[in-house]
Amino acid sequence: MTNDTMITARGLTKQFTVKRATVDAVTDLDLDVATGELVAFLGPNGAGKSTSLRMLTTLLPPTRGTAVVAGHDIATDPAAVRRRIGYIGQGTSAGNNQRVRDELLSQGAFYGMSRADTARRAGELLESLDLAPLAKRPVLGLSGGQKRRLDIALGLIHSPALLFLDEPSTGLDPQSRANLWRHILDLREQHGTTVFVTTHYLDEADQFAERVLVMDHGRVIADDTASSLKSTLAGDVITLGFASADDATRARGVAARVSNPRGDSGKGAGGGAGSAPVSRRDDGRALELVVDHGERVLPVLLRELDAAGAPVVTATLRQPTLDDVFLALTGRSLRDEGETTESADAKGRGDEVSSDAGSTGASAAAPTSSSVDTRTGTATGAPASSAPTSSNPGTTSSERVSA
Ligand SMILES: Nc1ncnc2c1ncn2[C@@H]1O[C@H](COP(=O)(O)OP(=O)(O)OP(=O)(O)O)[C@@H](O)[C@H]1O
Repeated sequence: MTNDTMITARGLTKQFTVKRATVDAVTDLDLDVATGELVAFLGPNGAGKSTSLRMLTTLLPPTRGTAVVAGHDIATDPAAVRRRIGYIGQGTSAGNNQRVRDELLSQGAFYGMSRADTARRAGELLESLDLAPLAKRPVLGLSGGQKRRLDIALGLIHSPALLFLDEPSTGLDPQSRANLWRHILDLREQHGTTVFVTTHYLDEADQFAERVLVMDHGRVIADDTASSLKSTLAGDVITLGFASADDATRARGVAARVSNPRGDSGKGAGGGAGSAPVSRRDDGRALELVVDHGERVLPVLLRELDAAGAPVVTATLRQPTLDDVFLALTGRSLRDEGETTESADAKGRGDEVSSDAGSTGASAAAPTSSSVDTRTGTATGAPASSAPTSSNPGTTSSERVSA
């Protein structure tokens, strides 16, 4: 690991044992995150995002594998890792009756900071996170968005080089989400903090992250910039509407020939660039195609379909979304993924879990849920049921054109 590398993980794996059955939460995670990068970890419920974060933040010992985080080995020097990182887990850490500023001062004291340093830093963070007017308000009275901003301030009080955020905007309305992200980006700009964030929100990963890791079933299945992922995997999406199902049927052959002159086979359900058209409308009067250079293909399609007696009634061309990427990779839409029974089940039974197979002993306080005491950076093992479930509300990126 060089000075330019903030996280290196090799073969990081976590298995849980639930009622004698093995749950492969994370399998062979290899990761290199450069200093200053903003990386988004994207995936459906139960993909293994939080477990990965909890291993990297020393809250959960891996079953096997190694990681060096902020210059220190998670297994042999977890305390040093914790000193250098901030971790903001799911659910709010700020839930007591202390005033906002006092909460920050206590947090600084827990990190062993001097009073003067803590006061200075608290003042800076209150300003930069727009919390100054709320400094004397009890934490309990804050709104969800204000609490999340306070969480971030608490995670940053000791000026960590690396900030882990586990679904920071889940449950916030779109305006609060946008506001929160503005703060995260500002802080990063000002302090060069490396940010590693998990999210369900495709639009967030798309807009804000320099790099997107897509995780599914405990494995990283893609790792690139959002735009590269979209251009290499998804192409452009064209949706054509027809007056009748007969027209749509006639159009399929023409569309396949025009959009896929090479005759490539499709890649997965979403189709890669050059895939055969896929009808996604129940009434059969629409075709959705994923093609290279949609802006060039669309006019040709319109002409050819007209000539073939299958005139197009409506046409849309859109850039692919990360959901198209996920669909192409897995055959499933990330949007459609709800809280899986398995995921909800296992989390709800955290107390029945025999923790981990083959623990490295890195953390004596390995939690059975995602709850963390941010004051000490150690796990508290609060009931998992108190963690909010993510139902992906308010996702705003363009919708799939399918019914
Ligand atoms: N303490 C635990 N005991 C047993 N299984 C667990 C435990 N924590 C997580 N799991 C299981 O490990 C898998 C990965 O869970 P994890 O929470 O890491 O996923 P996630 O991608 O963060 O999901 P979410 O987006 O819902 O937070 C899931 O199958 C989950 O049920």
